[in-house]
Amino acid sequence: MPEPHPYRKLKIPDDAPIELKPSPGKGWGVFATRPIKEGDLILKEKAIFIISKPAGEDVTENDVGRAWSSIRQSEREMVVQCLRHNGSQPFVYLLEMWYQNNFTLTSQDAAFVAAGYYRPGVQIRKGLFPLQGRFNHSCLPNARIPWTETTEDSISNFAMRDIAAGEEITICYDGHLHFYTRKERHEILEFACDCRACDLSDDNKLFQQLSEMRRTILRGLFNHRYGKDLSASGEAWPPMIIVDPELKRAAESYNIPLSTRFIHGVLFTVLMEEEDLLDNFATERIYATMVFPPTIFKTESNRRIAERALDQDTWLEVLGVAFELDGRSDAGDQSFAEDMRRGRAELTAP
Ligand SMILES: C[S@@+](CC[C@H](N)C(=O)[O-])C[C@H]1O[C@@H](n2cnc3c(N)ncnc32)[C@H](O)[C@@H]1O
Repeated sequence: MPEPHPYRKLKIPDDAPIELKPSPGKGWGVFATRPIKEGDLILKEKAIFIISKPAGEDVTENDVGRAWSSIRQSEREMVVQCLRHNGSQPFVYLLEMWYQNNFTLTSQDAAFVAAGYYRPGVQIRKGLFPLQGRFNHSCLPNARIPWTETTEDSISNFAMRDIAAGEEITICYDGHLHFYTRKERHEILEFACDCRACDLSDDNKLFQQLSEMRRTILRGLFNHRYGKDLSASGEAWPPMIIVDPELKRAAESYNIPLSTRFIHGVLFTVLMEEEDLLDNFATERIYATMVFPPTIFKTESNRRIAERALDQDTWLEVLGVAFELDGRSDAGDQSFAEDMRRGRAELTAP
């Protein structure tokens, strides 16, 4: 009898509605063993070990070697040595094993982390998670990237939508991928995803082309909002999304009027919804960070428009009312920009 696949030794918690099995063309993957409802917990897992490094410093083979020798022999045999390169070969380097199976535990000020800034001296904690590392990627995932909002050593992932029994459960490997086109995403991922946003077949053409447009606009809105273009990070990245030098300067110094910020926040939400990336978690987050300005508007008439907009039933209707703010200045514009600049001055970009 052939030996069972090493992943069979990975212990799945009894209450987790999942199993591991081969996923054609993707190595192994995680599948639902029963229907899962949007918002339900899929898997909570404790890290096998944690590596803390100052923000911006890479984890090295030595760091992983040290952490590896600190765990019990039984854990090494039962867990870490079971891990495989996409379900096939054992890893040659511990660092490769780490890359395929680590997740970040440190939660940071979401807005600035999204733009790549960190508080100076902050330690970023990452952990090795053999089960969370089994989820395959989709640019239109049905589960959220596992995370924690506490200082504990566990991370959890939740369903973004209802998932049927037998369906593969996927996560998006990096939230920034929402803002890239298919070609750019595949270059970053180093494999070709076959989700609906990537599927070039004739009967999916319209969705795919709209997806490319939506994601490009989302990236522009991101740039406009945080004053930072994601393309600044490397050569392989697409050209700057804002080409007008004056607009670029305005975005970088946060001199974007509150009315425009509000309209952009709502447009961002509409595009995320159209792209099928909006679930309750994302809505809450966007609401708190992007559509928050009703309380920041210092001009009463602007605040009233923003509040009336948010009273609408659908995001598209919210957008319709939000456009009434177009071109209006606000008594809070200047102080908002100053606060943002002060906040950023305290941070570093690794
Ligand atoms: C973290 S592992 C995911 C689990 C892995 N399939 C396994 O068998 O252990 C990441 C690797 O899975 C593969 N993978 C993940 N998502 C994929 C996708 N959508 N299409 C093709 N391969 C994928 C890639 O080889 C990637 O490097």
